[in-house]
Amino acid sequence: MATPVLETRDLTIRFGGHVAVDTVSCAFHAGTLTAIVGPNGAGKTTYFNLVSGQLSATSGIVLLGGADITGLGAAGRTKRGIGRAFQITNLFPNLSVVENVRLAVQAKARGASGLFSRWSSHADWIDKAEFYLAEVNLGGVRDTLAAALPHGDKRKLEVAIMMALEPDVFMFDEPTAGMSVDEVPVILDLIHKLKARGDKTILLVEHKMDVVRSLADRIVVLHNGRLVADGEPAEVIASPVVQEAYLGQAPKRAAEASHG
Ligand SMILES: Nc1ncnc2c1ncn2[C@@H]1O[C@H](COP(=O)(O)OP(=O)(O)OP(=O)(O)O)[C@@H](O)[C@H]1O
Repeated sequence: MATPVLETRDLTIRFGGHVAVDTVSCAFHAGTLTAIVGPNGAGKTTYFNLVSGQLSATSGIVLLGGADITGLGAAGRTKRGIGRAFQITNLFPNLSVVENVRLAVQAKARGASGLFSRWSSHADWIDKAEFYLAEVNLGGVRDTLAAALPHGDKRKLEVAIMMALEPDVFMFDEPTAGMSVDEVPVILDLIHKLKARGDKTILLVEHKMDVVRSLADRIVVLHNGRLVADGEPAEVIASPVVQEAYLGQAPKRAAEASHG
């Protein structure tokens, strides 16, 4: 089988006596969308932080394209192709929406070959930025200051910035949380489109099981920091370990939760 785009081996982090992510070994391949699910406090966001470099592992390794990137920080991992939509924290609030994306386009161009940088101009960067804004349906607010956007639009802007960096790995942490009902389809369509390209590796932390069902090729379940199930969505959702460990409730209530 081809080398996984991303892999963690025995990835572990302790906070004092608490093991938040516990020897998680998992491989992710191009063209797949893996949903990472589990109850509150299961370790999903901490696992994301370990993969994207926001946190350093206590033990275990992270491999990108077979290369050990465990020693790299978040910026180094971004440069290597791990993209993560942060919850608003990395927007420049006093720059316009289009300028926020333009900076990401430019950063990507600078990281590319010298030849590409030489031929790129401010106008090219703006054109590209506008393309990504259109993808998330924010073209109409291109000149608005990022700080003035409503919450849902800020989250869409984060996604446009991530796309402008053209990563190989896209990490979405509850991408539709806090969005209004009419905004949700824009993000879900976009994730569908990314997936349909077939060359990206997508990781999604998501509580809404209808979203998971509609997008995921595979579900990984974390519980108390450990990987307790991994497989095809229908199989994983139906498995007793998930009904009990993940949903932590009787099967009838579990079925109800899976619709919410
Ligand atoms: N910086 C930290 N210091 C101490 N404990 C932490 C820290 N970060 C996370 N934890 C603990 O690690 C565990 C896993 O937290 P994490 O946020 O990863 O869970 P989660 O599965 O993402 O939950 P949720 O679905 O509620 O977002 C929790 O018990 C949490 O309190």
